[in-house]
Amino acid sequence: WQPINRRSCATHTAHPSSFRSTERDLLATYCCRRSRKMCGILAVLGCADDTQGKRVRVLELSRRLKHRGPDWSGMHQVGDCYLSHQRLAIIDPASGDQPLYNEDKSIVVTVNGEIYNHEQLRAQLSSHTFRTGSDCEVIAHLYEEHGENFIDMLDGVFSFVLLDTRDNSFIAARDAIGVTPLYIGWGIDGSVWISSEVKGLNDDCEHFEIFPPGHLYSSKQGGFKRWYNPPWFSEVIPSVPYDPLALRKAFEKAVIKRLMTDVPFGVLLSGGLDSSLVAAVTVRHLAGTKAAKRWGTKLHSFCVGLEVWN
Ligand SMILES: NC(=O)C[C@H](N)C(=O)O
Repeated sequence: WQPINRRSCATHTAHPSSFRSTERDLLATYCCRRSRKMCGILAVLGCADDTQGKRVRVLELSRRLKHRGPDWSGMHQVGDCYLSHQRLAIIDPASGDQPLYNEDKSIVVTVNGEIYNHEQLRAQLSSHTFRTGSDCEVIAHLYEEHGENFIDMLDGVFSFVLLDTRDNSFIAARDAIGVTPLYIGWGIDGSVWISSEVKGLNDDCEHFEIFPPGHLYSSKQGGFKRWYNPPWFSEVIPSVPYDPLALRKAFEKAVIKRLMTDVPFGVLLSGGLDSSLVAAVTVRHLAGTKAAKRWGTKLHSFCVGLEVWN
């Protein structure tokens, strides 16, 4: 594992395209400067090339994702497998740098995401020793404990690549509805490339495509498997009747869990209904959160205006 560089958090300017959907507004809630700018991951697996030249190339490609994570750049290489990470620190900024590992470092993982139930999952993994306070470290330990079938235990938004160095196998997965971006490609040498953005792999792959949301890619199984299978998924007509109170409760729950942060945060207001509702729910619930103990109960809000030229 090797740090490439480290610098303190930079201030970002909010971009209007951050305001389109409810999900984006929700993400914007926990840290407006972080909206749509979560970490960047790039993994190159089984490229039959462990030379310094290949390492330099992967680092170069990973740097194309630097705008996604200004706080840290990391890379772990095992033979001809490379896992790199550009970090935007949200949980445990001091020691949650990636890639992350299990106890004996036989399992390596690079993650873009937030795992909202990481504390509950840690409690279930009492025989495991954690190296960091990162919400994403549970992924390495869950794999160690349960093998490939743990993805539906995660409550969060995520894309990750996990390398099991014991047998050189790997898995990659993307969250239920694809909040975090992910692409997969194949090189002519038989290598598999996985990246948060197309620019991380398009120049080096013979073929590439969108990594489907709610799916797991397993090198052992040799393909994709849908991991997100809620009972309603195949329903053509929803069987649950419209219930505004249930909707309100679900919306509030969704906002509250996204207040998980170790860094200052604010709300990006679009002027529309979605972000106003997110702000209203946040104001009501902020006082009871860990974030408030650290950053205070005053909610900061931001909006974007365009100067009109006559
Ligand atoms: N931001 C991320 O995507 C990774 C992790 N949740 C962190 O706080 O570092």
